[in-house]
Amino acid sequence: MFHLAKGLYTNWNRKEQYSILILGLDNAGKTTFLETLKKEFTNASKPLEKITPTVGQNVATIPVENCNLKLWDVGGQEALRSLWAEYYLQAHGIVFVIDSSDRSRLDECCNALQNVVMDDDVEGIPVLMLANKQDREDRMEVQDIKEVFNKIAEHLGARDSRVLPISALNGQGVREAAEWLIVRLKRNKDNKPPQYK
Ligand SMILES: Nc1nc2c(ncn2[C@@H]2O[C@H](COP(=O)(O)OP(=O)(O)OP(=O)(O)O)[C@@H](O)[C@H]2O)c(=O)[nH]1
Ligand SMILES: [Mg+2]
Repeated sequence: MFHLAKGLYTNWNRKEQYSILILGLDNAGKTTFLETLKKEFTNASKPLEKITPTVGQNVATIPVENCNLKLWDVGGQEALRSLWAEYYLQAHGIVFVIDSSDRSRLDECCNALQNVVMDDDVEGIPVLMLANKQDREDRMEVQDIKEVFNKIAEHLGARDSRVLPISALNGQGVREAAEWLIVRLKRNKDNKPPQYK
């Protein structure tokens, strides 16, 4: 009884922490999204013009509402994609970033997402697809992107998924993306419990 009460007290005093894996092709804007999210919720972030292609990983823990999101941003270059699977089991949610201006790599992008969502290790966790670079004039229409990516999402079965338009560069839609995630992570809490930190 004492241990139960102590456990409840300890958890009550700690914040729920969810791990989020940020995936997508190289140049999609994953690291820019991470830095903009940091700026939105903590005011501490790296200047966006200093971001270079990610070879290892970037990790940040950000307070959002009454939780912490621990975000893992990994490199999207083809040679690095085989490393993504090593993060799947610990992830409570996936953010998949799409470059809305890159028509020539749309198929490659779909294949990469398909490989992720078909993996048993990510079964049941929410997937948020971000149609990034909405500030660019040469962007594809959000509706067209939704049609393509929702087709893949149809295979996700009972899990939550959504395509949201954002600009990681100017911050448009970034807060809404984090808020969408928090709701779904909490909804999936029984299936994938958070850590308490
Ligand atoms: N116009 C515009 N450019 C963006 C946006 N987001 C990212 N970029 C640019 O896209 C390029 C790649 O951004 P990164 O954040 O490094 O992309 P990444 O997905 O982390 O790439 P890897 O680390 O190689 O996997 C940079 O020149 C960014 O400034 C956006 O919303 N709008
Ligand atoms: Mg990067």
